[in-house]
Amino acid sequence: MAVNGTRQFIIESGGSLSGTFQVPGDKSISHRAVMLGAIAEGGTEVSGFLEGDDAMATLAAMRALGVSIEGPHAGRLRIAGVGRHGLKPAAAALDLGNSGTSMRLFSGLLAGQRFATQLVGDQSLMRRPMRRVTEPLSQMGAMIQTAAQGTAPLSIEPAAALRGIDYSMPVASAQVKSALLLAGLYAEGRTRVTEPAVSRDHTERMLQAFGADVAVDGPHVSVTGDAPMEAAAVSVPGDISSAAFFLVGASIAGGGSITLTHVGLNPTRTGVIDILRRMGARIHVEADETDAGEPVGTLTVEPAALQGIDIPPELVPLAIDEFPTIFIAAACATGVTTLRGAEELRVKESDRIAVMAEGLTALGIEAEPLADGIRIVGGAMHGGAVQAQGDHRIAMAFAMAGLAADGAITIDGCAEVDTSFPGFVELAQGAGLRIRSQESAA
Ligand SMILES: O=C(O)C1=C[C@@H](OP(=O)(O)O)[C@@H](O)[C@H](O)C1
Ligand SMILES: C=C(OP(=O)(O)O)C(=O)O
Repeated sequence: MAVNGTRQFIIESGGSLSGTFQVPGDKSISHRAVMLGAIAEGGTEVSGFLEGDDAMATLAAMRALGVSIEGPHAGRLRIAGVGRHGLKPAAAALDLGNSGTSMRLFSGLLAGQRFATQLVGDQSLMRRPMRRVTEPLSQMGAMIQTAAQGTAPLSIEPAAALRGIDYSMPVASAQVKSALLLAGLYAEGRTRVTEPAVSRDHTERMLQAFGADVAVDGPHVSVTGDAPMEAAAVSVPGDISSAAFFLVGASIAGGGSITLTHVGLNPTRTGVIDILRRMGARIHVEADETDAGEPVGTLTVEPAALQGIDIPPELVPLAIDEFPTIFIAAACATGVTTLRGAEELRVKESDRIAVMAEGLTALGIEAEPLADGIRIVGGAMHGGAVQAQGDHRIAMAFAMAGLAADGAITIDGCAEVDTSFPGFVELAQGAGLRIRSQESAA
């Protein structure tokens, strides 16, 4: 768990959200744009890039691997692609900060290089499980080692040759799938990955846009390194995971209505809309044109009387990062909400089940952590002090709870909000949330 943040949010109770806004660029797509742009042939132009710490860690790592990247300037990047075999050894270990996506995707991309690399991160990232990528990569012939507990630092040594494998993933993880597909670009033969449930498909879509030899057939995705990868323009839509805080905030507020434009609406990411609608949320979706292979649209939300539900397990991977904020909706709903089949939440930036249950309890809500989920009884939310434990999504989820609480909420450990949502406080203030941010005594 990251506890290096000393930033504190204070949210006065009440208020409402209104206005029209655009949230920053999608984090998952931003990582992939830098990685694929770097190993393509030619110059890749990216717009809408997320200038948050996680995507910036990927960008800095690519620069350390010898790739020239101009920007970001107002979300624009120009990447001078070096081709699949053009990366150079980094002078030092690559520090990927708080970003699980960077570490897992780089482990696949770097496993097939002719040089060694070390991958490290912050306190939180150094505790997250990495065998889920290193084991299948080793089956492909990669020379990759974790620390004894299966965590980073990861040491990647040059492998004689990678070979394609046929791998059934035990968990529905887009990070594992993407790591293997990226390694597959360097392997002999075809690399085929089978998912137990649908997870986000940005890697497949972007590989297609860059001309790679990728095939999707139901739960199977496969790739070879045979086709040349050509530079492509990438337009990054707004991050639905960032929009989610406002979907919940506007639903639980006492009035107002909010419109979010140019949000990514890839169907492998919209589980949060389905779950909130099942709870009674009033979310209007207007689809726009697909932009550079990713569906986008406008979302309008107004307050609604929410009801507790049993969250369908098949929606879990489609809303995996949105559960902290969905739990706030559940706390404000009438009745009981139960989530099962979501043990993955225990190995994110924090143990999101334990940390959310503690915070909800501190605000007077009955929240029972389960091994693979949580049971939340909706009720009156009070003011109080909660700990975000350095987890960006937990900090922003509890910030929105201020709209429904009957007293002020103080949240400690909020510094990591910049990993996914730079400008969150300013955007939320502009929409009407009575939030302020200050440095707290460590
Ligand atoms: O591939 C990605 O960009 C991501 C995949 C998800 O992780 P898992 O693949 O581990 O579920 C998600 O939680 C993370 O924020 C981003
Ligand atoms: C889990 C997350 O990201 P990552 O795995 O990239 O750290 C997240 O952003 O909620």
